[in-house]
Amino acid sequence: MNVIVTENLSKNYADFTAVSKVNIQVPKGKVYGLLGPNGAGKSTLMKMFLGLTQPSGGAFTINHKQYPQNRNEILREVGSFIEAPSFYGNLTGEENLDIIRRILGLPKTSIEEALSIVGLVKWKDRQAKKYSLGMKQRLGLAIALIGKPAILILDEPTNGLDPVGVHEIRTLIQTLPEKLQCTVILSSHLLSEIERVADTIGILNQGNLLFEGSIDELKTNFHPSDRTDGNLEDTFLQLIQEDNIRRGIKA
Ligand SMILES: Nc1ncnc2c1ncn2[C@@H]1O[C@H](COP(=O)(O)OP(=O)(O)OP(=O)(O)O)[C@@H](O)[C@H]1O
Repeated sequence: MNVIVTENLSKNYADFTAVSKVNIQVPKGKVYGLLGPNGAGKSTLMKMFLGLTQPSGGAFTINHKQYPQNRNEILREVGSFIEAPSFYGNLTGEENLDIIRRILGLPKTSIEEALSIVGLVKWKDRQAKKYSLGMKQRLGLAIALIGKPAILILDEPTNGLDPVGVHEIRTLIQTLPEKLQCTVILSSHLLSEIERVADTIGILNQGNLLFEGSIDELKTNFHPSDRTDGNLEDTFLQLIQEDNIRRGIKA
């Protein structure tokens, strides 16, 4: 079963097409990695799922609910982390989560649960402005998942982290479908960041979906050994470069 299905979903800004007739299918209970270089349209696609920007064309459903007719029902099922996580720096991690808990009408126990899932229990009494970047990302994730949403949308959750931080967040994300019985969709511009965490990947370039499938399918379909000595990151870059050439855009 798929929890997100798009049909020719498009977004234009004036005469510029940021997302062009994209058809993706996100399977339930898995991690879906949305991969693409800067400006590929990843954030725009995610923002459409969250009702933060209106589609210019096409349609999508989330948990079989049609957007925009069922916008409010959709938003109740989705937790998100888009761009830099926002919170009150003068409040502690726990106090920040308490604000979200009250808005969502959740029991007090949900704070400790969220802190525990993201590994912040030890740091819950520290002011958020004194958190390291990795802790801030964890707090952002805690805010996104405190309501135990069916779907978690995470835009570049490892952005700006060092390799250790990237590994920690990646390992954490991998556990979320089982811990929360949810589906995760996350974006990145680096294949290496999501190849170990995502069950399915969708590759976007210049608003177009170039590939959707498993890492194994990517390897099989694009014969990396013939083209790039088996390096998957190179295969991805080559796919993008070839698409740019086809569209007459200099890489
Ligand atoms: N509000 C806007 N008005 C005009 N153009 C926009 C707007 N938002 C995004 N764009 C353009 O749409 C394209 C896709 O942007 P988007 O942020 O979705 O890409 P992305 O894949 O998330 O890239 P990044 O990894 O850099 O965040 C870019 O060329 C961007 O400049």
